Amino acid sequence: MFDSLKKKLAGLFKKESKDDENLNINDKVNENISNKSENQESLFIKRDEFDERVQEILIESDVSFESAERIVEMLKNREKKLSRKISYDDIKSNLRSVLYDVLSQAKSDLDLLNVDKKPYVILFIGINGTGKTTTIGKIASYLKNNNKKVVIAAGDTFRAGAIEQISIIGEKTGTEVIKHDFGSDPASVAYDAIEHARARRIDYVLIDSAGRMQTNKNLLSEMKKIKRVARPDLTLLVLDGMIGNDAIEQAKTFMNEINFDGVVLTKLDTDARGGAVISVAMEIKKPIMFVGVGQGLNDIMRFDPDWYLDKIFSS
Ligand SMILES: Nc1nc2c(ncn2[C@@H]2O[C@H](COP(=O)(O)OP(=O)(O)OP(=O)(O)O)[C@@H](O)[C@H]2O)c(=O)[nH]1
Repeated sequence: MFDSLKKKLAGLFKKESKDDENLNINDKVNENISNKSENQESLFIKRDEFDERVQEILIESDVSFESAERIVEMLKNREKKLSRKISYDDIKSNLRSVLYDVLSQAKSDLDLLNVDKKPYVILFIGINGTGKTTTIGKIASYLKNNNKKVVIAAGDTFRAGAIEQISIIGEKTGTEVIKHDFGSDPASVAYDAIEHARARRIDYVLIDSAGRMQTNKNLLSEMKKIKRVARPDLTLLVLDGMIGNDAIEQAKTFMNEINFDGVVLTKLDTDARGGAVISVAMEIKKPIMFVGVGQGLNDIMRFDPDWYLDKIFSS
């Protein structure tokens, strides 16, 4: 997972640490450049090149330009605070700390198993193919494994085959699916599912919705209607972790049009370059509630910054 980012970071630290163990960054700041020894001068150049390379690696790994720039600034600020020679190990641990701070902003405290409302209604939105239906299956399975009662609303009445797909997920997870005919009003499916849950003391309603391009105004207004009618306790935007910076653009448009409470970032098990995790954390300012790490029903995790950092910094 995140192999290319991991390799690039490992290469950066490995190569440099062999070339030179320490960087005297504080001397560098305090001294007049013309008085520097040749050695200090070369360290000075190296230090800047190093920052540039960190920024490049982040951008190549799908971190947006702005976020990569901010991370390097944060890195420099941290280094300025150290009043001793800085080694490449210092830089590595500083980079990890900076990324930890950034990713912690996206950590969610919500414990889905301990919510104080019944039924607790979760609406899943996102464009086609990001993994909404699969994620609903995973969350239904997680809740059911924890002895919760769940019903699914087959709110994608737009795509041929979607009702059947969600019904199969219902069978696999042993979850009841409330469905209407193809082409019917998804808001009314959501409404029926919630009424059904109320009548039977069901704990959770998971509402599927039709994948829609963030630019399709008709489908977006249909989505607003589902939200008005269902009044979800939690709206989750499902984003494909493989699509890099497009995910940010999608999220921004959904935020303006519909708003959502958190993100599910899927497909991180694929050869996703991984930077989308950082960009989403820095730019969307909503928690990453879950990450999808495979196609199976158990392949979902709560987002944990240390899990991500261990993956990209492990050797
Ligand atoms: N590898 C991997 N594949 C995933 C993950 N989540 C979803 N998928 C796959 O992505 C594809 C699309 O997933 P769906 O759940 O059908 O996506 P959707 O958003 O419901 O799509 P629409 O119904 O078209 O709106 C399927 O092949 C899933 O198996 C994940 O975390 N990892």
